[in-house]
Amino acid sequence: MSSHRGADPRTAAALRFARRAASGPRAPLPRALNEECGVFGLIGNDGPAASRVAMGLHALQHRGQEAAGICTFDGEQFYAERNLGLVIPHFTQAHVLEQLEGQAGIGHTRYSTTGAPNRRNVQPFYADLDIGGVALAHNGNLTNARVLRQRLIQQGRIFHTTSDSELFLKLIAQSRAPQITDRVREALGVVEGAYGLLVLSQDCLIGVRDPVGIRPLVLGRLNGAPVLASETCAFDLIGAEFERDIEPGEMVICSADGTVKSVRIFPAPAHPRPCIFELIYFARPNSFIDGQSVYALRKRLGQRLAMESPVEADLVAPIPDSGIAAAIGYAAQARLDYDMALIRGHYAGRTFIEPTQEMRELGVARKLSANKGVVDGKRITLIDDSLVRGTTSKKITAMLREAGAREVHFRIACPPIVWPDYYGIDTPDRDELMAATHTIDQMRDAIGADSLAFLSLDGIYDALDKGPRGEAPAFTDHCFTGDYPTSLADQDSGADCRPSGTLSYLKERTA
Ligand SMILES: O=P(O)(O)OC[C@H]1O[C@H](OP(=O)(O)OP(=O)(O)O)[C@H](O)[C@@H]1O
Ligand SMILES: NC(=O)CC[C@H](N)C(=O)O
Ligand SMILES: [Mg+2]
Repeated sequence: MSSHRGADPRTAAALRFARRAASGPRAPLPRALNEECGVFGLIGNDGPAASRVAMGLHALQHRGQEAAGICTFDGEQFYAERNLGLVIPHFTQAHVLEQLEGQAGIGHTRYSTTGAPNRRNVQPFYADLDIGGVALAHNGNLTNARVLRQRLIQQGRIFHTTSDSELFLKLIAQSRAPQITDRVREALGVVEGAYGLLVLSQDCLIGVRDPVGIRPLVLGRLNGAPVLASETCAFDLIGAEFERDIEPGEMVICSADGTVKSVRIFPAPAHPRPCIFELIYFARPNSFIDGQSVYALRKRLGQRLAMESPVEADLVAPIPDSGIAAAIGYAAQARLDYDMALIRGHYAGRTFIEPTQEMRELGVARKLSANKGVVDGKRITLIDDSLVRGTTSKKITAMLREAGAREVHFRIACPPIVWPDYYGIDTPDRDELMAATHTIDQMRDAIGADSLAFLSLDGIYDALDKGPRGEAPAFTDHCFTGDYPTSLADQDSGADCRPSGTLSYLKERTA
């Protein structure tokens, strides 16, 4: 897999941007900072797997709220249920769980990055192959999906979905290798991009992480049975014990008797590049990544931010939820009171899935309300984990001023996001990223704040104990730097932007 490191990433990204602008509108990517998908699987469970997979998925709900699915295997047959919407209440209904028989199962909770949020794109994907049934669940995004898809369609292959993840299944199906593990290995030799991938066959449960480890995947045990998940928080909910992170480029083959065999699909990378955004925003604060508490790391980002960008204020307040840990760290470091200037409604989702700017703004208002009793007459330092389009920050500044805030200072616990993501985060195109089109002073004015500052790139590496960033950074931080850790074949080729790569495609209802 080639890397964009070395070439001038900014030039490469700017070229892609210009090419896309010239090639006309692409399928709309309506959201702000999207979550990612979550995957969960177990084999050799001491009872029906489905209810535990459902609980694991529920713990991973913050990674994807559009759809969820479970596929199980009872030793003879596979069973599947896929549904648009949240894991609960659908997957806690007795009649749904009862028909998902068997002691092995995988599940997926989706936030779409390639392919619309419709029914046919809901995972796990399943196919009856010559070697038996195969189900798969993918977190991440492939960067050569369009190119590969066009090639396969020209060869006469049929795609049932418009998702990049179906490519795994197609490639596994067309391999002639007798073993599922070799078929997966062959498929992984062809795809490029980011994946935490689960494959359930009649023989085993396979887990694989992409060559540089962009997306996470962890291994645990439940009464001796192997469990795989995107994040450790899923283990906590079902009472499983964390065993270890799957290594970048590693495949684990888990069997019903509890054995876990490790195979290297790609050589151990000299410099793994896990996505820095897992730590900043995606992961649940009670998860551990690479042995480190996400919550503690976020507090450290806040502390460092306070050292870099202090400001006189009466109190420090988070933008809930993902700004909370950084705000606690900031307040402690600045020796200022920490308080809740904003109250979050419990019935609003994590992010803004509405397709228009007007709806997104309504979304912020629905989710967050000013706490007048705390903010009236105060100078407030607001802490958020990230700023993408600026929708949240604009709306909140106005809300707080209306509630009587005397000054509103914004501090963001990561550097400005100036480059799009192609690995499953799905940040918007550059022209929609506020920091890509405004200077910091222009952003401050657009938000209406009294001051605005971001954590520096060196600061984030130092705070995470991985500094200095240098030539071999410990993370992929392409959103800040344009330094993409893989080739971006689809972007570079200008491949057809329509989701199917064909002249027309089936547009399904999304609810
Ligand atoms: O600048 P913007 O375009 O508004 O996007 C940035 C906001 O989006 C995210 O919050 P989100 O609501 O997705 O999740 P959260 O509730 O976990 O903070 C992030 O935490 C920022 O608050
Ligand atoms: N965010 C993700 O991990 C999405 C997985 C896959 N690319 C999809 O769009 O369904
Ligand atoms: Mg937020």
